[in-house]
Order: sequence, then C-alpha cells, then structure tokens
Amino acid sequence: MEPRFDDKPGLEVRATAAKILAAVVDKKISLDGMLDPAHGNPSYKALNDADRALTRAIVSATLRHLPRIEAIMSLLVTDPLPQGARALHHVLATAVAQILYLDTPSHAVVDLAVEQANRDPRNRRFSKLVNAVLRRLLREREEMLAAVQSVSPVPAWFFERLVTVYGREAADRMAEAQLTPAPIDLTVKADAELWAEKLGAKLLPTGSLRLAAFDGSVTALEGFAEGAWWVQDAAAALPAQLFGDLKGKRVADLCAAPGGKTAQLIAAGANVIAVEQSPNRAARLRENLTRLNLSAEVINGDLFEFRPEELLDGVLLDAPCSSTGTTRRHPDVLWTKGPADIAKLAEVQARMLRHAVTLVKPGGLIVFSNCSLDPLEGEQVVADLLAENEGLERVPVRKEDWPGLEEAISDLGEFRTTPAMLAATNAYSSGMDGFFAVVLRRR
Ligand SMILES: C[S@@+](CC[C@H](N)C(=O)[O-])C[C@H]1O[C@@H](n2cnc3c(N)ncnc32)[C@H](O)[C@@H]1O
Repeated sequence: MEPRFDDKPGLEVRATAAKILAAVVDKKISLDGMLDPAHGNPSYKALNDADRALTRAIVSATLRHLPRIEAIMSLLVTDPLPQGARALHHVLATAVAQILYLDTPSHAVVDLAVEQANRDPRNRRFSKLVNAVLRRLLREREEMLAAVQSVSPVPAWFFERLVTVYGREAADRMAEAQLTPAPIDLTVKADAELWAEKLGAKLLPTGSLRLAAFDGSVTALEGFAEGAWWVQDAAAALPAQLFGDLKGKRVADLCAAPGGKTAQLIAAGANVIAVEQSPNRAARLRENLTRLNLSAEVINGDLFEFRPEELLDGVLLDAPCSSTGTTRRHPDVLWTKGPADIAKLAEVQARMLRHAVTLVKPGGLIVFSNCSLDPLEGEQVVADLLAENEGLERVPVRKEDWPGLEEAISDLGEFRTTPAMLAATNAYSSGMDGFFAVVLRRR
C-alpha cells in the first residue's frame, strides 16, 4: 500500500500527478489507461471528482509543454540534477506546469512541491533546491517563458519528422496547435443546421458541429439521451463521408469501435457489418449504437478472419495507428509512442488494407483512414499498395466538393488534415485532428 498525503490539501493530487507523469514518460503507459475510473492508477481512483480533474489538468499541461518546461528547468537548475533523479524531475516539472500554465496560486504550488519533496526519501535532500528553483521561477516567470519560446513544444523526434515531411513553418504551426486542448465536435444524424442553432454550436465545413470552449458534461446536452448526435472530431467525421451515396449499400467497417464512423455509415443509409477485435471495445460499440438507436451486425472478431458470403459494395478501414494526429486530446501520445511504433503500425496497416481490398466487388470502394500525421502510415501505405495491385485505383477527393477544406486535400486527391487547420480567431475553437483518408476503387 503506497503512503497517502491526505493530511494536507493538494498534496495527494500533486503526488498522484507526479506518479502518473512518471508512468507516461518513463514507462510509456497511456494516460487514458491510468485515468480510467474503473481500472486506472489506484491513487487516482482514490481521489474525489474535483481532485481527479485537477490531477488530469496538471499531467496534461505538463505533457503538452514538457520540452519547454524541461528547457526552463535546465535554466533554473544550474548544477545538473544527479543522473536518474527522475522523481525530482517529475516534482519540478509538474510544479512548473502549474505555475506557468494552470490557474493555480503560485505560492501554494511552491509550498506543496517543497513538502512533497520533503516527504519522499528519494527527494528529501533536494527540498531546498525545489524551493529555490520554484521561487526563482515566480520572480523570473516572463523572462523564462520568453527564453524558451523558440523551443518546440513537442518532443524532438516528432518535431524532426514534422519538419522533414511538412517543412519548418507548417511543423511549427502544428506543434503550437497541439498546445490548446481540442474543442468538442459533434456529428448529427440529421438536421445539422437545426442542431447547431439548438446547441449554440458552429457548423463546420466538414458537416460537424463545434461547441467551442465547452467544459460541462455533454451527456446533459439536449439531444444526447435521444441519440441525435455523438461526439466525434471534425477530421474523424470525414472518411465515412467519402463513399458518396450509401443508401441500401452493403458496407463493412473493419475497425469499428467505439463506432463514430459505423454510426455515420448507418445514418447514411448503409447496411453495415461492424467488425471489432477487442471484446471491451465491441461492447462499447454496441452500447453506443443502442443509445443512437442505430443498428448494425456487430462481429466481435479479427478482421483477417472476416470474409462475407458475398462481396461488399464498400469497406471502411479506419486502422489502428500511432495517433500522432490526436495530441490536442491525448498529450501523452508523443511520449508513449516513437518511430519504431510508427514503422510497426505501418506494416500492420498495409496487411489490413491488402485484406480489405479483397472484400469488395468490382467497382466497390475502400476508404482507408487513420489519425496519424506520419505519411509512413498513410500516403506511403497507399502508394505501395497501388504500385503492387493493378486492380485498384485511387478515386481523388475533389477540392470543389469540400469548400472550406481545400487545404486539407492533396494534389493526389487524398485527405491530409492537421491540427493547424480550421483555424479560427480563438485557439479554443480552432483545429482538427491530424487524419489521413483516401478512397480506392476495385476495377
Ligand atoms: C482507430 S480505432 C477505430 C475507431 C473507429 N473507427 C471509430 O471511428 O470510432 C481502431 C480499432 O481497430 C480495432 N482493431 C485492431 N486490430 C483489429 C483487428 N485485427 N480486427 C478488428 N479490429 C481490430 C481496435 O481494437 C480499435 O478499436
């Protein structure tokens, strides 16, 4: 049983935030897993709702800004920290995040961080250092922020990839965009304009509704209980729309859960077979469809074993990926994934896509998508497949069909969205996930 620090308000939150940060950056454990109310980190589960929200905010802010926070720490700690002083790193990093990026009274953060160091045998000898470093940060806050402004806020490995693929200027815009948490986007079954008015939302060129700066519970909003809409990022809503008219068509969604795209396909009039390998996620998919009052044949199984009796009109493959396009929502991704994961996932996607194209009849469409920003997991997979398979052709997405989204459509007619797109005057209502989507046709 780990010690708890409930005797001093705020201390247990800081200790939990530091533990979770350690798990993400040192052990590559996903943040969602640790913040799961049922199966998550035990210290986190023991907190009340308000403290959980604060812990989540501290960890998220720390991960979002970590390269800049570390640059500030190296300016503030003049003698290098002892090798392996990771526990101290996490105490300092979370405190710097609270002071610079969260609305927490700064002196309280310093006192708590010093107390936190004092109570941990690994950090006790550094408690004076914690005090000195954080007090200096309070005094030199603006200078410190200015000094690290040119440091990219994403990890170096990822920033280098962005620069190589998109160029420096675009890479900078994407890295900056991921500093602001994503707004909430909704996909409606029908009557988007009506629902935009009812919910005070903005209708986006993707067809989605955007609730800017909304921080309540979506389940309390009008239309949730009756299943009129579901939460889905604007970029994630694009792939399922690329099939064109789906009325009466037989379509399989091969990687279906939690089901945002399955729901779109059904709402567009298709007869859908939804395949999902994970039992838990398949159960969530079923629950979501029940709430939305939409029905599909749900198969809990491996897509490689799925072979319909008759060839299909369409297949959607929204494949597992590194998720590097979702950092506004999942700021841990860039710390838990790396280049080796990208290469491995690209291979899995290529195998899945090769299988997917065998499931449609001649003339049938395959939409392949994922939420990675890396062309190895998108453009390259498709280029390789087209080079080896003459029975397939790309059906270009046309810019004139997507007014307002022209910059997201490449010269080859593929969707390539990034978090820097859909920019609005206010950062909190800007951006979309990084997504790749392409339409292929079987000749
Ligand atoms: C990116 S998510 C899909 C998101 C979903 N399309 C949506 O819009 O809600 C990928 C999904 O593929 C599932 N998956 C991974 N490998 C699979 C396989 N071999 N067969 C079927 N599903 C698989 C994962 O469990 C995960 O739920």
